[in-house]
Amino acid sequence: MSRTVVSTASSPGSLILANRSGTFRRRERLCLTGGRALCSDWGGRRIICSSIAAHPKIFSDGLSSLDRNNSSISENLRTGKEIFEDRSDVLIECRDVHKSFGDKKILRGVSFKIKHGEAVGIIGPSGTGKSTILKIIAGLLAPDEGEVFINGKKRRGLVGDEEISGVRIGLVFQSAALFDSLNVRENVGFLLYENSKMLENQIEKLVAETLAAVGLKGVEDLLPSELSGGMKKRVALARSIIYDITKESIEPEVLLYDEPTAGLDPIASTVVEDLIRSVHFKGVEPAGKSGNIASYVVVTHQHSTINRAVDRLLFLHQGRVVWEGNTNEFACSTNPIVQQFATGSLGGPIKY
Ligand SMILES: Nc1ncnc2c1ncn2[C@@H]1O[C@H](COP(=O)(O)OP(=O)(O)OP(=O)(O)O)[C@@H](O)[C@H]1O
Repeated sequence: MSRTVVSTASSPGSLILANRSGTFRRRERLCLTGGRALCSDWGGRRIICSSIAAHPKIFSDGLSSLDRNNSSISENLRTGKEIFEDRSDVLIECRDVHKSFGDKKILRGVSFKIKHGEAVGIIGPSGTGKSTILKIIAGLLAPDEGEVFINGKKRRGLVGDEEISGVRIGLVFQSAALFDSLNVRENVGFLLYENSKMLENQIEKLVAETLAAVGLKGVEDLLPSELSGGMKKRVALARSIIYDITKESIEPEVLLYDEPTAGLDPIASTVVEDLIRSVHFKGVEPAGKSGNIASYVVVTHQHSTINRAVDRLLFLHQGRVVWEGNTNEFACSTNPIVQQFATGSLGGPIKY
């Protein structure tokens, strides 16, 4: 089964849980208990969401040729086309993706590839389309032009796309939009209660272990309103990494994090960054099994997250990838866009 799990949401927030069959046993309860969840039908498949809303920002048109011409030889503008010869290695590919909202052109031909096992960061100025590209990969938005391939299969629809079955994609948005009326245990174990054959006590144990892995113990009975912002983020993270341990084979999972450390204090950021790393490389292992995060993508503005949580960076500016490189190349890049961004300078090709 393929499914997309939108675990937490950016302000004003969204939470979507979808599966291929479109059946949710708790749907009625969610509506009745007054949570923010709504039921709707999207692309022929039923989803549950709390709210999805746009927050308009100014976007300036046109990519300066300077942006593209000043890359050094070592970390020049490398598109996905040039980097990976072996296509079997590619888990996610965006090919010339375009997206507009009304007359605002946001993505103007985004192309990149992410290999199995990669930890990739997407950085770039505000409003340049970073969250938009995550939503397109996750199947929450359809591109106007261009193609998205997951594990070599073209995405033809939105969430629950059967064409890309075999890979689970989780999206963790920047601030929590947990179901207000469900406690932490129910929020974290939501998909297991809905979709797995696990027994209640098994789920409870797994939820407790997964919460402990994100540094939260004894909070299972609390409601989201009783948590701090950082705790909500970690609950959302726990929800994105929990999985059905009784299944024989576990589908590889891709996690997409939208600013997972925004608004966290430096130590809480380190906890989250290390957790993102740990579920990727060795797994949270709540039940003695290794994790199943095949690859992950992090949208971030935080230097600590760039340095700690990812290996390779894609720099998005004015709707295109204008620079790619390894994290250690970022700080010493001679690309003026990257230099300006890295130093936070007001002078340079990025105009506000
Ligand atoms: N559903 C939508 N409807 C209309 N405009 C939208 C929608 N989603 C995003 N936008 C606009 O698209 C642009 C890019 O938004 P996006 O959130 O992808 O940027 P971002 O690079 O992630 O920004 P930030 O770093 O500030 O989070 C913004 O101008 C935003 O207002």
